[in-house]
Amino acid sequence: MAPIRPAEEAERCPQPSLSEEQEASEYLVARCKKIRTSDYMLFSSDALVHIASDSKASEKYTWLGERLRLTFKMMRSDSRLIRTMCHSHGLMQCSSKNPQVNVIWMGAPVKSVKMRELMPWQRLNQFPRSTELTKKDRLYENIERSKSIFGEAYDFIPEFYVTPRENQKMEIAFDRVLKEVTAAGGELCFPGEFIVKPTNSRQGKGIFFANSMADIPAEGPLLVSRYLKDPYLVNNHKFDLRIYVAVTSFYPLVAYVYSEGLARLASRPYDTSASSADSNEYVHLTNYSINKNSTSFVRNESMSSEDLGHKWTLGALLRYVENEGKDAKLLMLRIEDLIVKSLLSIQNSVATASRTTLRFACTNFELFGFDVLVDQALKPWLLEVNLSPSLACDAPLDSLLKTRLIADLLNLACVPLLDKKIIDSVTPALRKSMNASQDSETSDPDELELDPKCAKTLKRRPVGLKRSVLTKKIVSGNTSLIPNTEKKFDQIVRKVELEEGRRGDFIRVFPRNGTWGMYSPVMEDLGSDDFDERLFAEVITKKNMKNSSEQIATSSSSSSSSHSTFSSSAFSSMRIEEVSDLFHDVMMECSKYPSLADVPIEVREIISPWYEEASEYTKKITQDGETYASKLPTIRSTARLRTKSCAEFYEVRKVQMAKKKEAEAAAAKENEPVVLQAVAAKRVV
Ligand SMILES: Nc1ncnc2c1ncn2[C@@H]1O[C@H](COP(=O)(O)OP(=O)(O)OP(=O)(O)O)[C@@H](O)[C@H]1O
Repeated sequence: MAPIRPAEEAERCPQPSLSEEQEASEYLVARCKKIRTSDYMLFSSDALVHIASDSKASEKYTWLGERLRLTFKMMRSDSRLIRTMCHSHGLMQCSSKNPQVNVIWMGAPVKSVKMRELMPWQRLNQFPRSTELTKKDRLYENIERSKSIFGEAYDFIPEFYVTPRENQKMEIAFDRVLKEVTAAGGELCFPGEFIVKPTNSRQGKGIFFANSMADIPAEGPLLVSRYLKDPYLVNNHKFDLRIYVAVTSFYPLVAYVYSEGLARLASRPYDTSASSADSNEYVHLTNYSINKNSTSFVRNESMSSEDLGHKWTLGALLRYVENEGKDAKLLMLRIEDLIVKSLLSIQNSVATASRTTLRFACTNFELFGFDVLVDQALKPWLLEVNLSPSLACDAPLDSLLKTRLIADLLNLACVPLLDKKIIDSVTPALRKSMNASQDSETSDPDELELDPKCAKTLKRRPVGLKRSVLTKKIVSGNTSLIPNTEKKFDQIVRKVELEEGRRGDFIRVFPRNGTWGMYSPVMEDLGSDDFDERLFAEVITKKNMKNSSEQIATSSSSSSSSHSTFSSSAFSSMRIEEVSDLFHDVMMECSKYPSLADVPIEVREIISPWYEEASEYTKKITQDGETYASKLPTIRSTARLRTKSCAEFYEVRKVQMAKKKEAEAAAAKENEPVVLQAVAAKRVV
């Protein structure tokens, strides 16, 4: 069944009439009834259409958040999109110090002590230790580690070294490359055989090229990686892909890829022979933040053309690839594969940290921005993974895509609908329980009980949310407040099932039909819990069994078999481990298997449903005849709900920002324009 988009869900309720008050109140009653059947907030990009005008229409999105007094806070982030989305759904922004908040949006790594304080109804956009993925050197080292354990299945990052600790190895690599190139009668690549990046920089800052140790400065750490000099070109321009990935659980792993993404093109044609040094950055780096400064950069101001200028949609790029006679959907399966493997490479670290850090299941979710470079054989290479990828809406297509992305992401996060009164009354008891369980590590957390006073308060049910999961649990009395590992697992299973109807344009890539068989041989053993295997059994196998028994019941003549099992005749002569080996070979060897037709039948049978689903990536993101808002709305002041302390903070901040801008403008006048230099001139920025 196709997932219900929140907008559709909202549309099922009667529309409020602007003229007749009675009709409006009937609408609210109907909406109220509808919402009570759900325990979680529904976010919709449509809400943003109405928030700018003082119209009644926006009430249908804001009234519930306002009535329950839901709140959000933003820390080390000032994303206008997140603020607009939350305000459009009636959430009030509170100060960064407020602990009683529903949604926390962090733009930088969160300390584990903060995560320990998370309450079951709170949602935080980060997992502990996910920086293992988002710090460049850690990402590369983690994948390299998996490669050393599981072999070529993890061959999707360029050869790399981290300075200064791998200087010796790097010197040998420089010599080796020089010998290889001269033996082949060629010349070292322009602008360099290696690309060098500070491990914690962003937006292309500090990048330069190197051909020998003499080009590497002593200070570090720097990530020196092999420059992929044969990129797939679009109209003779290099590009990279920004793929959005949501993770709602690391152990068991539950990962989604957004079907809409971006392709960022270099603003000058690709050329490795020689070129004027001052254009290098616009030829070899595809960062939007760099190329937007190029005189050749063309901004896409149109909503109807997805392939105009130097920032395209992912779908437009894939359609271009298809028009060139290549298998774009197989490319996307390979990208999904490298995403799953990157997440698996840090699963152990995150799971270990989560065990001691996260008291409740389902409180965390995370959005990653995967940057992928595609080479001429159509092999995707992972360049880096971004923590809190840019949500700036600089172009009409940007704002359309990112607004939907954030609405769908927050729906996956499942923000509980819980009145502030309930939260306020439960919190002290829950905190007491959490502290108690922390003090006595050996005691069984299941023994902890809620203060009877609290249960009594809850029984009054201030807004009648009697189906709220949390309320139900606490009111029922003798239940645990801090779930043990098994209970957490059950909650995750239920949430994954719930996510299926709330995923919008996200495609679940793990777990899905066939993933356990294909990936378990390249996954680390995380202990006797076997959560990944058990989740697969709960969410995939059981569903398949149900579907096949329904199929048998409805059509006795049906002979089709499930893709998740290996009962097909094609597998009769092959063991599952052999099919898995073949699968990873197919994922890595792009020249050997350029299209689905070249993929051996054993693997094809498994990936065919994934391949069909990959059609979602190639679709246009707008529909002909429909109109869309081309930029983020300015929220009307009455809807910009902020707590007093938060409003004061913003006043101070406004003054600080104005001062900072003035200082920057003065500094910019003094500085020379910065350009990327080739190897000879070395440093950038
Ligand atoms: N190994 C490589 N081979 C070829 N090109 C590369 C390689 N590594 C990086 N690039 C190019 O350099 C650009 C910047 O690299 P990268 O994304 O790793 O840096 P960044 O500064 O972290 O960028 P951002 O955070 O804005 O995504 C890439 O978009 C890509 O075009």
